[in-house]
Amino acid sequence: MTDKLTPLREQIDAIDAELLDLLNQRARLAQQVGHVKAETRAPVFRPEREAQVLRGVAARNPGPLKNADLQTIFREVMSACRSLEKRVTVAYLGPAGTFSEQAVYQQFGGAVDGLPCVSIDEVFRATEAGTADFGVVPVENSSEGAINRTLDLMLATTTIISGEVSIPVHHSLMSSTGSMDGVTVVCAHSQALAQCQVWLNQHYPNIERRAVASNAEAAVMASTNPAIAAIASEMAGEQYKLGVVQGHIQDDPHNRTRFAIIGHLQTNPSGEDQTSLVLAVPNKAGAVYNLLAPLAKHGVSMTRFESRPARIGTWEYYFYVDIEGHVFDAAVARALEELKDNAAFFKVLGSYPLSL
Ligand SMILES: O=C(O)C(=O)C[C@]1(C(=O)O)C=C[C@@H](O)C=C1
Repeated sequence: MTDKLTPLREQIDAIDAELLDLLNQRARLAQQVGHVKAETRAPVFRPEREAQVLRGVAARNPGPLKNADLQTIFREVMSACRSLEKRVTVAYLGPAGTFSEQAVYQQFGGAVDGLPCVSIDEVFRATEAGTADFGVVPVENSSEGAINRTLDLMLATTTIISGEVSIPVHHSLMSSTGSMDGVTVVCAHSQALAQCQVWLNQHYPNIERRAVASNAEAAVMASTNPAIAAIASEMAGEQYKLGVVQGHIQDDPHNRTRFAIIGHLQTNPSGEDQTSLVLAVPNKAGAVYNLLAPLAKHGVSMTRFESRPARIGTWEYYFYVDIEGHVFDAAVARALEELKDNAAFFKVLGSYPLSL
């Protein structure tokens, strides 16, 4: 046994030594990139470049390592290299243990300073004020739809979208003891309660459900009160030392949430990009049809269309539209130029790489 292992481990040691050397060579190059950027005041975090590196890794991967695992490794390598240039601060909806925090690490890797905020409003404020370099805010959930507060604040603030990240959302029912004995209330964010309602109706139809500010907040409450169970991620459960009553209780097993990376950075084209817009039209017949006609004319695909009341008392709406491509692409630029002429209101929220 030992004799068979020893030569294999010696080879692994030799490769690790090479990897160590290569990683530090890479880090020194990133430091040089950092000096060039400092001279030209160019931004350190470049989402389009990171997306290209990660896509390139998947495209060239001969296996047996899985693409997703290699991308996790390379994301961390870039995160560590980036932090030698400058460590970025990212605001998110806290406390620690929320899916928003998970989204921060999914996008930026571990070498980042997270800034937990008490509300989505606070994430926008910290990012707008420059307290954080970027913010991570939930945009939509695959089962519950748009996060309205985020949409409203994207319209109202000067931040733009620099990137997006989509993460699977798995909810667990947890309590301080890991059982439901003595539990009278289940706490969670209203979205999480909605995402687990069929399961809750089936298994605990008579236990009170209480909406709180975040799932992590619910986990904190459950950790100090045995009458409270929380619905949250297992990561939050570990953080607050909860026992799992039942994992994966979300009604949709493929439940995901899409987060936007907000900031002041206009991201360059990566080759596979998306552009988010907010539009409004006068309230008359055919107006929305006419508004969007330039997209079809220039062959630009629309991937999302969401409406929000304008909240000015009349039946007027803002339309949140995602299209394929980058504002620097010629066809997109031409389509938007024409579309702008038909719109009563027009704002580009940002062009950014499609999430992996
Ligand atoms: O290419 C750059 O601009 C770098 O700063 C290097 C690097 C990397 O490690 O590959 C690091 C940070 C950027 O976000 C993108 C890429």
